[in-house]
Amino acid sequence: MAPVKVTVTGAAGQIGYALLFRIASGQLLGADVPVRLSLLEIPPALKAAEGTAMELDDCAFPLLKGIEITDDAGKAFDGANVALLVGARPRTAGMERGDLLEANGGIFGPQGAAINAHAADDIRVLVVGNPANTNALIAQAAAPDVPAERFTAMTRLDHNRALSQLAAKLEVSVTDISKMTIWGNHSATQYPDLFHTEVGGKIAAELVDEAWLRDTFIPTVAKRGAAIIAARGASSAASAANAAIDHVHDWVNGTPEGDWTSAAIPSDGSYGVPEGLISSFPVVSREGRWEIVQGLSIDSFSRERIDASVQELVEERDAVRALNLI
Ligand SMILES: NC(=O)C1=CN([C@@H]2O[C@H](COP(=O)(O)OP(=O)(O)OC[C@H]3O[C@@H](n4cnc5c(N)ncnc54)[C@H](O)[C@@H]3O)[C@@H](O)[C@H]2O)C=CC1
Ligand SMILES: O=C([O-])CC(=O)C(=O)O
Repeated sequence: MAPVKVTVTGAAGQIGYALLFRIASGQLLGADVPVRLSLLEIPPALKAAEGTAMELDDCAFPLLKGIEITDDAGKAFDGANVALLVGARPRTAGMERGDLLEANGGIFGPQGAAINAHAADDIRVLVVGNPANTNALIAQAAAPDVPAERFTAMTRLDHNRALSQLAAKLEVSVTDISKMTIWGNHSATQYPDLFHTEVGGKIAAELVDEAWLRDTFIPTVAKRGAAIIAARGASSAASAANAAIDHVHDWVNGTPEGDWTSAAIPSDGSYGVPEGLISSFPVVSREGRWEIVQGLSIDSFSRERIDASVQELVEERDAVRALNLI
């Protein structure tokens, strides 16, 4: 079997360090799928990326068939089958939202264009770097020849956080929980929805009191990233890498029967989310494609929260449009 080429941007960063070893060990695509890694970094971080590559060599992973390190996006994405866009411009003190979007446009636009020009026909893109949904939109807009559905953004970490918070509350295992959903943006406006989540055949929202759901569960999940930064002094890295592995693994290999997961994918207009926005939905993966789970009833409590997060995505899209980034 020909190795699958996996390109990781921001490879020398902290998520990269937690991610690359798991890809090389077979956890991204499967224990029988050989991989070639391509590490894209900016020039000051190339040396650190080389150090990580040395450590990857030192693991003697049977599935790892090669590593390339480059600061040239054209080379990095040449023939790529999977692209994990992790490197991004973080928000720094005094930076306005428009500045942040513009700085990231300067990264994700050219990377989208390089994917358009050089990637393999089956390219699948997961954007991790924040603001992930809108960065994915920018990359997608720069890649008109790649089917739009191949551009996705990560809300799987939020999904996993929600599973874990609920399991702790109900004193059950995460494996007892199915049909969790994160809606909207990977930001503090996201909406983790327990109204379709099942625990031992019952609906989770009926197993917890409304005050806990509203005042504890939703804000804890939505603000977990900030809580990790406050505790660790750095943003989530191993858990973010874990979620990236879960997202791509399920995209390629399918989601289990009877369950779904969450991913930010281009909207087809389902659930009133404007077409084209890259928003988180309940999704299944079948034959290598994400599909939005249809037919869920949305009550007014959920509607208000989905709409608020989607509105934020609309504003981000309008801002990058105004900057001519899409
Ligand atoms: N969607 C999600 O759930 C999560 C997203 N994140 C986001 O992931 C991103 C990366 O996080 P960390 O690895 O902790 O950051 P980091 O700062 O440790 O690493 C980022 C790396 O990206 C590189 N980089 C910057 N510009 C680049 C470019 N144009 N091309 C290639 N590489 C470039 C930097 O040199 C650095 O090595 C951040 O934007 C963070 O906010 C983090 C956690 C969860
Ligand atoms: O804000 C950040 O950089 C980290 C993040 O997205 C998260 O942990 O969900």
